[in-house]
Amino acid sequence: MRSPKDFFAPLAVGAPDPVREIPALPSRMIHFFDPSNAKMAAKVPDLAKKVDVLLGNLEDAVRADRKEAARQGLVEIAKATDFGSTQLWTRINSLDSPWVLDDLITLVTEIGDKLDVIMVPKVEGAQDIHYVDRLLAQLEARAGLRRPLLVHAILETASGVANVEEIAGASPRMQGISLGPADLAASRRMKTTRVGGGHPGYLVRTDPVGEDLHEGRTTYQQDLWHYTVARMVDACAMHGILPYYGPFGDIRDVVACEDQFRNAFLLGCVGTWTLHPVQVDIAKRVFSPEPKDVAWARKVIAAMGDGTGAVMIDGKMQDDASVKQCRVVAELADKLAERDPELKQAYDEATKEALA
Ligand SMILES: CC(=O)SCCNC(=O)CCNC(=O)[C@H](O)C(C)(C)COP(=O)(O)OP(=O)(O)OC[C@H]1O[C@@H](n2cnc3c(N)ncnc32)[C@H](O)[C@@H]1OP(=O)(O)O
Ligand SMILES: O=CC(=O)O
Ligand SMILES: [Mg+2]
Repeated sequence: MRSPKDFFAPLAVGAPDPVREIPALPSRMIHFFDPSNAKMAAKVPDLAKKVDVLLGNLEDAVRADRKEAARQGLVEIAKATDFGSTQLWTRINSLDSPWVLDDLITLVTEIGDKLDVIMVPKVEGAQDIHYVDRLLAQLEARAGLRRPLLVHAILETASGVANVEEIAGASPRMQGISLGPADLAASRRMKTTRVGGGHPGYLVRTDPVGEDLHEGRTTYQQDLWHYTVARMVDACAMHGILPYYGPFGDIRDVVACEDQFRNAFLLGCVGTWTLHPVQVDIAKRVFSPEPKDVAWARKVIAAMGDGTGAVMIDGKMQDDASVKQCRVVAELADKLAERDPELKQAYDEATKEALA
């Protein structure tokens, strides 16, 4: 264990200084593509204009015999594409795989200046982040990079969940954590074969009304992922990093996808993965606060002056705590408005109306 005083010291001679604060850049959707898939790769320049984050996936969903093509494809795409202010991330292969060492060596050396974040799958504990942290520092020093790469962990093993707080705080490189419901379900031996989302069998039922145990009893489906997402959000907030929902595998069911994304948004997640172009607009809609909520937040902030005391607005009590809630929404809206002129206009128009 390093001394707390050394937490922000570079882990290799010549490596860039670690960042002291994780930038809260818009990342409503982390859009996955397989860089070895020519059809998907052809869509990258257009997608770069629509999404907040593009992620070249090298791990699961890329066939074993396409791993090297995917790695090389990502290098070529990164060199050839102007991403503008859209972030470029990658998901490397797992730390016990035969590909990960070459993934890291090749990507940091060839396109380390273009990559923002490296997503690490199947993280079990802080030791996995420490391994990647030191290796990245060595590779950054050798490549002469001036900006440190950030690290994102997928929460998708039972021991990862048990250790989520130490993972979140393992390195100043830690940018965020995503829920990985598919691998996590397998690791926990949950009996669902779905990739994220709910399950109709996971429910609670109202009491019996008479002798017949079946008659008149309403059931309510529960969220299989509530506990894990809530725990992940707390761990991330505690360490100043960003939490994300992960994959929603039923591409056709855009309605349930929106529900799952919205649950995550309301619980504190800043974004989600999108696996198919059809999920991009859903993520954008859900992870951008609604204009009426932004207008309300701005109205409360304006009415609360220095942020202390209590006032009544439209029949609702506001005080020091609720103004902080409003600031969360208003600050997110300001960040998104900088990136999205249409959203800015919608937020400003709704605010004008609310303050009139
Ligand atoms: C549990 C986990 O690890 S989740 C993370 C790993 N999984 C992934 O990354 C999956 C990524 N997504 C995909 O592989 C695909 O979207 C699939 C396999 C789910 C569906 O692919 P398809 O059957 O081709 O879907 P569909 O026919 O609807 O695609 C329509 C078009 O969108 C393209 N497309 C599909 N997904 C993507 C994507 N993620 N990015 C860019 N383009 C895409 C297709 O190539 C196709 O292009 P075309 O019109 O030129 O033919
Ligand atoms: O990698 C994601 C998952 O759900 O597993
Ligand atoms: Mg996984």
